[in-house]
Amino acid sequence: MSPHPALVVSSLTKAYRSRRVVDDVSFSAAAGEITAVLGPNGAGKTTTIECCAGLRTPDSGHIEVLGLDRAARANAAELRSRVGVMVQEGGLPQAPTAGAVLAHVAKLHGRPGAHVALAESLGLTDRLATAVRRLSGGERQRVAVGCAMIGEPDLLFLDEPSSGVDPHSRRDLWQLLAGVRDRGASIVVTTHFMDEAEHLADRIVVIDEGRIVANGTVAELTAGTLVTLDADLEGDVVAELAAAVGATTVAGARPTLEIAASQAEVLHRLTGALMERGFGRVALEVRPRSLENVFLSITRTGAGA
Ligand SMILES: Nc1ncnc2c1ncn2[C@@H]1O[C@H](COP(=O)(O)OP(=O)(O)OP(=O)(O)O)[C@@H](O)[C@H]1O
Repeated sequence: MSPHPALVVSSLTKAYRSRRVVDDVSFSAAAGEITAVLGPNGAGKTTTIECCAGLRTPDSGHIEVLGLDRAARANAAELRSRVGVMVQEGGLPQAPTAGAVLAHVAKLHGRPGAHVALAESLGLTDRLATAVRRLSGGERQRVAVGCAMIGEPDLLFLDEPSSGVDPHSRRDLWQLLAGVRDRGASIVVTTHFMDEAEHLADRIVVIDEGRIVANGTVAELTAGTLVTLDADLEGDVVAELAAAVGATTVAGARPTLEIAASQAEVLHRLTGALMERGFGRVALEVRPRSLENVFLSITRTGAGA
């Protein structure tokens, strides 16, 4: 295993014209791990990933990839051979067949013929003779993932690899990516699927409006409890209750509180507060926070809710 982190991003900034879309972003991705980068549309994920992959030039900041300075020309050739990249929507040529594209990229990496087994694991064997432009959206995505990983890179950047991919193929993709990690490679992947991040990622980085708003393991980020009160309570009563137990309220059909504490601690606090206010008969539904709950509460309009 490499002694270096796969990726270290320090104070990365990038603006388009005068609009700063990546603003002082710092995070790292450990070697041999899958790091998921999450964020709402337009948050700056693609811009960040493309700066790290060498496809865009940052305005300021420092990026180290596999222990090498990304900006140093002397490292460009080594990084090209050791880093695989899938840009958003694949970036594939449209006229050649899927098989020709994969075979070409395999040859470029000195691995002629490697595409046959890879196409099999991507469920593409019977699509190899089809022109890329005639493939379905999900099939094209899988060809693009195949092109990024066929050189057996030490670090793989994947920008929304499962967008448009059906649930069966998505699970096959997860298995494939877990296999890439198991052979010691590192993956930095963006996704809008919270279940994908929960299932795959060792670490999660959340970007919102160009800034990092969360960074941790799934367990760290989802620590906490949601409680739904099965009662028709007035908004100000719920708000007062939330303040009394140190919770925030969550929008929904029924009054729901989010509390950064264990289920036992939450029940202890809440039952006391309910009894004191004469709501001793209210039924409670208690569950752990999901990554989606966390994402919604820390990004955009949810921030600080
Ligand atoms: N080449 C460009 N010129 C001008 N603005 C750009 C350019 N590329 C991206 N942007 C803008 O920068 C912001 C961040 O875009 P980016 O693609 O990095 O976001 P994202 O988090 O990947 O979004 P999505 O989830 O929708 O793919 C967006 O508002 C986008 O419109």
